[in-house]
Amino acid sequence: MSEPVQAQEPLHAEEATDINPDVDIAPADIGVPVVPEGERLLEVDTVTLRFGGVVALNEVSFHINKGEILGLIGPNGAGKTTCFNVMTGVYQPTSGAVRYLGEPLGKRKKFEITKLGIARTFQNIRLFANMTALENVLVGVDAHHTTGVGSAMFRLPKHRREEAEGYERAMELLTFMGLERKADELARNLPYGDQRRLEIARALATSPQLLCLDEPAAGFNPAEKAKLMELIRTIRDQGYTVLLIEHDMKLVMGVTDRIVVLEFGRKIAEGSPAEIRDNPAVVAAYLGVDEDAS
Ligand SMILES: Nc1ncnc2c1ncn2[C@@H]1O[C@H](COP(=O)(O)OP(=O)(O)OP(=O)(O)O)[C@@H](O)[C@H]1O
Repeated sequence: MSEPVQAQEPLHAEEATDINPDVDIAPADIGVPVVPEGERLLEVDTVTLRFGGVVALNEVSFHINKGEILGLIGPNGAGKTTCFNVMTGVYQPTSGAVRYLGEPLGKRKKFEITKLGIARTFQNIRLFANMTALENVLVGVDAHHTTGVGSAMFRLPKHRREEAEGYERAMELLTFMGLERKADELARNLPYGDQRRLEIARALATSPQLLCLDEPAAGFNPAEKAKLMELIRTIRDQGYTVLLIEHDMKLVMGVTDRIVVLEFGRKIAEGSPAEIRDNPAVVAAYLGVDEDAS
């Protein structure tokens, strides 16, 4: 397997590919309880995380309801990515807890959290550059395969069935993203915007209940940002819950149901996009600084 390679942002972003929103990409049953719409899916409870003298997260609490699009915003260094990292098992909180499906994540490893249904993309794209688009998505599908090396070696029926279903789901995801004709292209040869969509497809392939997107619009032009908003809404409508870190205020305000604002590791506000827009602490900390920052 090739090593993940970080893609460079383009100097001139290309026009966005059209998605096929009617392709059914609803999450498959991965054997974890499905939270009813509107109920609490994940809770960050008084989480503090210190890196030596740096308090990256300082008693941060918020929750995510099933079926919503929650924005996590704040100036550079506010603690947004660290928050993602705590929720996906990269770091353990110094104190406090993250509860998912009512249970603390505890010391679970990244792959265990993926199996529970939390998936993420990265600020800098991390695809397997020397694998095809299809193979990249199949890596996500494989996260839930139950058959082992033995049944793969002997090509037992259950393994062949899992393989066929995995291929079908991967192709559906590529078609949904408008990438079906690029299935056999190496990830590194895809245009930047396609790589970003491919990374989301790979995350969706794990059938997450919670999809965490870390600055998915980085390097996008306005047309691509508009299409990304449509994509995020469609993903939610297909049965996913979305947590979005994004610097582009127009995108965040236009696509989220609720927003949590961090500054210097603390939560300074939480509310609807309209409430956040008018919150003086937020305006002072973030919006007032550079509303067009992206
Ligand atoms: N592994 C680490 N070791 C030490 N300090 C870290 C580490 N990761 C993050 N930090 C520090 O924690 C704080 C929060 O960083 P984080 O990357 O979470 O912020 P952010 O809101 O995601 O910023 P940006 O918008 O620039 O991505 C910063 O002061 C950062 O320097």
